[in-house]
Amino acid sequence: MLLSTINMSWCLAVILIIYFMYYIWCRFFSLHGLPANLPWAGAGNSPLSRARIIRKSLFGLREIIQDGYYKYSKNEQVFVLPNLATGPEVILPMSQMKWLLEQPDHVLNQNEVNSEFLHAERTMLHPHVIRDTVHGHIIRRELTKDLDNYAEAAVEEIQHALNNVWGSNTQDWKDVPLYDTLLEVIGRISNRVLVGLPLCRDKDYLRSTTTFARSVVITAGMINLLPPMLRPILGPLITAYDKSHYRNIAKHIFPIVGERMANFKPGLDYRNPDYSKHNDYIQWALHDAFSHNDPAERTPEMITKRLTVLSFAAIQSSVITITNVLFDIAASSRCEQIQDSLREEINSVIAEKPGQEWRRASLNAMNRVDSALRESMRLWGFISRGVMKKVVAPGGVDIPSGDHLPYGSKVGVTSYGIHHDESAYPNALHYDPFRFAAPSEKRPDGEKSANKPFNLVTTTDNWMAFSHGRHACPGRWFAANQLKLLLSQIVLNYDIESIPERPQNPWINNTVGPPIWSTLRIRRRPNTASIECPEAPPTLSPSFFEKDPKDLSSFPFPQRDSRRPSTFLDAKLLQHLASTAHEIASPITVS
Ligand code: HEM
Repeated sequence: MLLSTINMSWCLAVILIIYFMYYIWCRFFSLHGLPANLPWAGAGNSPLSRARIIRKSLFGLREIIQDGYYKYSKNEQVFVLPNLATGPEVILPMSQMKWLLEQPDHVLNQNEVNSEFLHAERTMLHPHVIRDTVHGHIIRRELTKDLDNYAEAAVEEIQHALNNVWGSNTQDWKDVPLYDTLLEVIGRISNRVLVGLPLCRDKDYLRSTTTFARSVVITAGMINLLPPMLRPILGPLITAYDKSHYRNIAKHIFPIVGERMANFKPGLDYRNPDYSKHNDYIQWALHDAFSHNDPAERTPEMITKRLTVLSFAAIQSSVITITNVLFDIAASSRCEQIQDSLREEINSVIAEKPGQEWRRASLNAMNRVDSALRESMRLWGFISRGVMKKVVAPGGVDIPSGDHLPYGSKVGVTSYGIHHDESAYPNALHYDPFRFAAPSEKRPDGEKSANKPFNLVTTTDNWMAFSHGRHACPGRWFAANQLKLLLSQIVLNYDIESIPERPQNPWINNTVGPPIWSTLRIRRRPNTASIECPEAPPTLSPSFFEKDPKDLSSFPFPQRDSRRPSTFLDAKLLQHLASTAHEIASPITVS
């Protein structure tokens, strides 16, 4: 008996060692079926040199991209970009963008790359959420079409939120943790549109929705690094924190969906005031769910899961962007002039459109505001890949160079190289806020679409912060609107103090985070209206509580996990990321 137990232990140990060696081989030495003739950026020909560069890709991908871009892309050659977390990517020269964008989704699929990067089947709460396009419909239809309908509400929410987090003291400068405070502001604006008042100001709901938005990418990164065999075992532990926040979100959303469902009449327009006074994501999602014959979509659970993931897409990317732009302005040698120039433009546009100050037409006329955002996104786009697709054709695909890529490999272009290329953007490493505000004939990148400055939502071969082609970000109209409103309100109501040096953005694999621990000093401008900010009102409408509690008994509220959410894990991880921020090789400067 003892002998057989020892034998079993030995067998298990041997299996584990073999598996571990296989894992190391896959991560560091395998070519993943890619043609052996393709050069790897930053590496020599030997497997050891390749393994070294793969290790470096975890925190030093920026240098590797630059190496590949100048050595190969600029010479019309294909190269392989290492990626320790999600595997190598084949990078095409920019001249092959047309071919890349033309490939149908059943040959090259962009969505698959996102799902893999986010480990969607484990982190995105439900397989439907990432696989189908309900979000796409809703974002393109309601969220984009109705931008003007909620412009005033968004401005009101911004003013309330800024008052809350930055205060109204016009005498003294205040040191604010930029990322954290803007996370709350963006969380509130997004939720004002997605779920409306009063929930968008509910602290408990906001904490969960913004925490989920912030941590889900970190969670996905950790799962990506695990050996596949351990993912089913450790995956649930790693995602437990995010799921605890989903359950807390559900606690707020389920009853609202219940209340709305009880009054729901399929076919009726939610904008008809006789039927519904709600015009928010929950109502749009209900209509969408009833418009196709899938009962699984009509549950509070599904609607809440979709809302949670949509909030992640909407909140995290926008907060990163506005944090970056404010640091860029603050670190510019022309910090005060930039703010004055933005104010001058905003004031002159809004003076011309009384009653419609914050509508889409007014925002479109604010070229400097638009450009200040676009330029910051060029410098600090938060994912270094511009367009990246997975080969899903079972037989693989031949790329224009004639090389054959097998099923499952990834091919695309990286935006970082072109965004920082002097020949596309003179003085490319400097923040030039009004670079894009010039009319098209003066534009540095030669695009000739119209004799007008670019608009923030326009993607090009040279500007891919929202990606490019038919899978470019569908939320970009909403994001652009939200960011322009927020930047305008910030500069109109606050002064930003100049800083001597811009804090650097940490790279983690191909993701470029904002400087989340850095602070800025701000001061309320004199003679700006201070808005009273009452405590958050109750989450549900009073009428809801007048209902018979039995009406809710059929609701499948998700059960709270008995484990406490792992805030420890989050704090530890963030500390680790902070300690690796210094690994950035040559910092970008801001003029
Ligand atoms: C400044 C803010 C934003 C930036 C920079 C941004 C950027 C991006 C990028 C680069 C992608 C493509 C990822 C890839 O395929 O590699 C993307 C996809 C996506 N974004 Fe955004 N985004 C922003 C705001 C938003 C907002 C506000 C929403 C929703 C309201 C949103 C919803 C989505 C969705 C659903 C996708 C996936 C599209 C698909 O797979 O076809 N984004 N975004």
